[in-house]
Amino acid sequence: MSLLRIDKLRKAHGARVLFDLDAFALDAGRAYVLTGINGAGKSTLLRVLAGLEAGDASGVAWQGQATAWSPYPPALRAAIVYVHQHPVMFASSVAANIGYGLRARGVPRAQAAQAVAQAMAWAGVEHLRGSDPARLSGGEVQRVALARAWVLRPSLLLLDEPTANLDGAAREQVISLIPALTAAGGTVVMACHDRDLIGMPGVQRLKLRDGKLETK
Ligand SMILES: Nc1ncnc2c1ncn2[C@@H]1O[C@H](COP(=O)(O)OP(=O)(O)OP(=O)(O)O)[C@@H](O)[C@H]1O
Repeated sequence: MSLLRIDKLRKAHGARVLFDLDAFALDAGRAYVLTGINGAGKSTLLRVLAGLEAGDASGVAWQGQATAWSPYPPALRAAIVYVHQHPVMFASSVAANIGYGLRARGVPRAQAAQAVAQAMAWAGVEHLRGSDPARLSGGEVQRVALARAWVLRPSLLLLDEPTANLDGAAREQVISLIPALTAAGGTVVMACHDRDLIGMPGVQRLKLRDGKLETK
């Protein structure tokens, strides 16, 4: 089933065209890796999809229904979550970080607490419940950020270099969370250079090169 289709998706910085895609399409419940050399525009593409940066489009369909694109539709903002390469942690607590989006959406406190506990178990960060968010390691930050995104049950999760700067067990732990993201029917797009993520079974590969998208 089609999740998102964007015709003539284009982004330019002044005279420099970063990408100009005839059609950009994602299916529901699939994992994609987005590759390309440094500066190819991977992060920008994810940010445009998430409505964090403007981009031009001639026609957009979300779950098969035509939708506006500019201003960025609230339905897409609620369903699409972008996770930054270096996620910012609020100085409160790990649990409060994970529950932040739920509270912003007005989810009742008890229900949110239950969802946060579930997300902490899913991401394997229960032992960090009492930790100072400012003192988490890179791998811990990534897992808390994934839990913070997963708890919102996004239809489309955009991960910007989720394993960059991680190695050893931290990297493996983050990689092991990815298949579980699509198992529940969500779509994931990961911008990355990580060969293990790129080679993961069942993952559709997209390569941004010279402003065009190549599929493999
Ligand atoms: N506001 C801006 N004005 C002009 N150029 C910009 C702006 N923002 C980003 N760029 C340029 O757009 C290009 C694409 O950047 P982007 O971060 O999307 O690339 P990337 O493929 O994610 O790279 P990397 O793999 O290094 O993270 C870069 O050359 C960057 O310098």
